Amino acid sequence: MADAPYKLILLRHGESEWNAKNLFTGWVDVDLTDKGEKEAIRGGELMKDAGLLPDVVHTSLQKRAIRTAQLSLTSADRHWIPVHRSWRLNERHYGALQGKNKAEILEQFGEEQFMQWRRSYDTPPPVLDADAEWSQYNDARYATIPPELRPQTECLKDVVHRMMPYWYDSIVPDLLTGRTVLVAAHGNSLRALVKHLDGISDADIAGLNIPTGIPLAYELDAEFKPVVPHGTYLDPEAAKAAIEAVKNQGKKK
Ligand SMILES: O=C(O)[C@@H](CO)OP(=O)(O)O
Repeated sequence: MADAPYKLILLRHGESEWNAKNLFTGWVDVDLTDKGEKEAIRGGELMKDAGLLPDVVHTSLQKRAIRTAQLSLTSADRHWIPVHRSWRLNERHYGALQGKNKAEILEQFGEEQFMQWRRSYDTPPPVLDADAEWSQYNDARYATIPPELRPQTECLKDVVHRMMPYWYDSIVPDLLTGRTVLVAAHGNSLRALVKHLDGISDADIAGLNIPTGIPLAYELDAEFKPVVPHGTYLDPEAAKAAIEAVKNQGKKK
């Protein structure tokens, strides 16, 4: 076992096709835009420049995170490291909001309901039928998830519950061996992880947004608590502007 501090890097995927269109995405498997690919490549350069080179990577089962991991690791010259993937790192399942325009939902349901669905800790959007257009219920990659675990909508609390077993069983063991671990995932699955790491309350997590493509580095002590609370973005200025943009989604069409 290695000694603390353990090194963990969180990376939200680069801009996706549906981020660009301002659509609720969740489990819909959209690709990166050209801008998203560039963000991922830059994310790798930032890791390299900081001397933070991942030894192992964990991703979701979704293309935008998988490709972000590949592009960033290639630009950091770490394309060869072992890869682990799990649905437990997937984006939050957005239920019946998947495929809907954020600005239109805001207009139709009002700010309070919109923010409750989008950022409250424990209010999931309405369920998405298994055979609906934007459903992944019968997607082959999720065939091994038992029906009672396979989501048709999720609030952030649900994401915390399905993500934590993966944290303890797969990511922590890698950290314990002294490896620098990269987790390439999504806005809300990373919010769930940051909530746990930083001990953020159910109320305060509503105000936390994670920008696309900018690595967030954590050093963790022997109890897996952050040495620097909230970690360190490898490009803090860019992160600040991008966090504002995520916060204000819905306000543009
Ligand atoms: O649509 C989504 O899946 C997520 C991330 O893009 O959006 P939000 O930031 O609104 O939770």
